[in-house]
Amino acid sequence: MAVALPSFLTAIMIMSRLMAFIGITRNNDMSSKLQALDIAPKLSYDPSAIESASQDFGHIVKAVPQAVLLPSSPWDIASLVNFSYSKSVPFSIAARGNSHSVNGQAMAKNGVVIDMTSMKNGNGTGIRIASDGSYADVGGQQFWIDVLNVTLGLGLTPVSWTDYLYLTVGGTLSNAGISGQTFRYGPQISNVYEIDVITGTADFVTCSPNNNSDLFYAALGGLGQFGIITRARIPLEPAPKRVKWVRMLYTDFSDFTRDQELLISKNGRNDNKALNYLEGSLLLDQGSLDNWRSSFFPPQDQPKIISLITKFRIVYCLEIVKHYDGQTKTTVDKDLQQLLKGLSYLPGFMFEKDAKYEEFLNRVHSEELKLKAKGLWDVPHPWLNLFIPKSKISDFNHGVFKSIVLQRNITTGPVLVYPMNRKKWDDRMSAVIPDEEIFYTVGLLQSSGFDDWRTFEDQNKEILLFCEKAGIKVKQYLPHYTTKEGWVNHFGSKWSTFQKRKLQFDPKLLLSPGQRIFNSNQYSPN
Ligand SMILES: Cc1cc2nc3c(=O)[nH]c(=O)nc-3n(C[C@H](O)[C@H](O)[C@H](O)COP(=O)(O)OP(=O)(O)OC[C@H]3O[C@@H](n4cnc5c(N)ncnc54)[C@H](O)[C@@H]3O)c2cc1C
Repeated sequence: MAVALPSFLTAIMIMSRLMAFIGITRNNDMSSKLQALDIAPKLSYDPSAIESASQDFGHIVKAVPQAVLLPSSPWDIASLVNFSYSKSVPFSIAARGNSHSVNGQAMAKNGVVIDMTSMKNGNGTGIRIASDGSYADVGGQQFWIDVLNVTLGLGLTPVSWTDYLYLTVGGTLSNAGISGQTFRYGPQISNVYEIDVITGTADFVTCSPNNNSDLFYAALGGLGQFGIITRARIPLEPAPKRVKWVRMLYTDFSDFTRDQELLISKNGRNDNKALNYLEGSLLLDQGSLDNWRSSFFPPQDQPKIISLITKFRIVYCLEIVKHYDGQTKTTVDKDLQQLLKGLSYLPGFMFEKDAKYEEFLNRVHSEELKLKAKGLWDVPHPWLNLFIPKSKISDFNHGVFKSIVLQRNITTGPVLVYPMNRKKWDDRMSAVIPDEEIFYTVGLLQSSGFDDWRTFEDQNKEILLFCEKAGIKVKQYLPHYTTKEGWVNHFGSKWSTFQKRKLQFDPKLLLSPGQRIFNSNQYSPN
C-alpha cells in the first residue's frame, strides 16, 4: 500500500465523522434498506428494546441505536455485518452480551445493537462438551453461570472465572476475564483453545494459536474491535465438590501485600496442594462487611471488626480459597494450615467458611438479588479498574487509599486489590497490562445515586491524575478513554499492531463503536 498506515486510518476516521454529520439522511436510508433484508423480521424497533440497548450497567452514558437485531444464529449476524460492509455509507454494529459494561462499550449510536442473548442455543451456539471431557464449545452469548451449571453436570469445570457469573463469554473474552484464580491459571483469555469470529468484513473465521492466529490474538482482549465471537472452546478440568474459604485481616499494608505476593509465588503451580484463588479488598466502614461481593463475616465477630475499622480507618482483607474433594476435612485443614504458616495477619482475625464449589463461584448472585430487592442494583456505577505495577503499589496505597479515598470519604461498594503474574498472560493478545512481572488489580466498584455519580467520577479523575503525577504507570482494565491520545498511551507499544489489525479485520470501523477507540462522538452523558 502506497499510503502510510496511520494517515490511511486518519482518512477513514475523517470519513466516518463526515458520515456522522449526514446522520439523518443516512438513518432514513439505513432503515428502509434494512427492511429489504432477509433478517428484517429479526430487527426490532420496539421502543423498549431500543431503550434497553441504549443503556448499560453503568447508567452513566446513553447512545440510541436505530434498531436491535435479535439473531437466532451466527448467520443472522454475518448477514447484518455483510449488509453494512457492502454499503458505501456503512452503519456501526455493537454486539451486546449482558451489557454489564459501565461506559457505553456495548452501545451503537444510530447503528444496530445485536442482542447476543437472543441466540440462546441456536445453531451450534449452545454449550457442548467434548466426548473426552477436555473442553467445552460454548456460544459467545452464553452466560458463565450456564457454562458452570452444564459442565458441573458432568463433574467438569473451567478453571478461570470472574467474580460474577452473569456475564457473557464473548463479553469477558473481549476484555480479559479476571478474578482470584488469575494468579494461578491466568485470565480467561489465557484459557481458550479456539474461537469462531465474524469479522467486520463479514468473514466467518475459526481461529486458534495455530490457525488464523492474528485474529485469535487480536480478538482476545480486543474490546470487540475485530469481530464478533460466536463460539469459544474452553478447556475443562475435573470439578472439585467443596471449598475452604478463608478471610484474614491486616492493618498494615506492607504485611498484607507481602503475604499476597508470598502466596502467589508459592502457589502458582498446578498441583492439588496449592491455593486455587486469592483476592484482597479494603474494609472502610460497616458497609464493607456486607457489600455485593458477599457477606462473609459471622455476625458475632462483626463488632470487633468494626472497632478495628474505627481505630485504623482502613483494614485490609486477604481472601483465599482451597478446593477439596476426595480429601477429608482434616486433610484439607492441614493443607491450609501449611499454606497459612508464617503469614502476618492479625491474631484473632482469621475467618473460615466451608462451601460448595458452585456456591463459592456464584457468591455475588445472592447479594445481587438482595440489592435488586432494595432497588440498589440498577443504579449508576462510576467504576474505576486499574492494573498497578508491584513496585508502586505502596505509593498507590498512600496516595489513593490513605489520602484521596479517606479524605473524600464517599466510597461505597467493594474496593478490590490483589496481585497477578504477567507470565500467565499472553503478550500477543490485545489485552494490555503493566510492564512488570507482578502487578496488582485495583477495582473501585462504586455505586452512586442518579444525581451524584459525577462526584465519584471526579474522584476517579483525581486518582488517575495522582498516578500520572507520581509516575505510577497504571493501565486501565475495562479501559475507557475519550481521546485518541488516551488510547494511544493505553496501548503503548501495542498501538500500531492494534491499528493494523483493525484495518485488516474491520476496515470500515463498523464494530463496537461504543468503545470510542476509532469512532468518536458515540454517546452523551445521561
Ligand atoms: C457486577 C459485575 C461484576 C463484574 N466482575 C468482573 C470480574 O470479576 N472480572 C472481570 O474481568 N470483569 C468483571 N466485570 C466486568 C465484565 O467482565 C465486563 O463488563 C464484560 O464486558 C461484561 O460482559 P457482558 O457480557 O455484559 O459484555 P457487554 O458489556 O455486553 O460488552 C462488552 C464489550 O464486548 C463487546 N462484546 C460483547 N459480546 C461480544 C462478542 N460475543 N464478541 C465480540 N465482542 C463482544 C461489546 O460490544 C462491548 O464492546 C463485572 C461487571 C459487573 C457488572
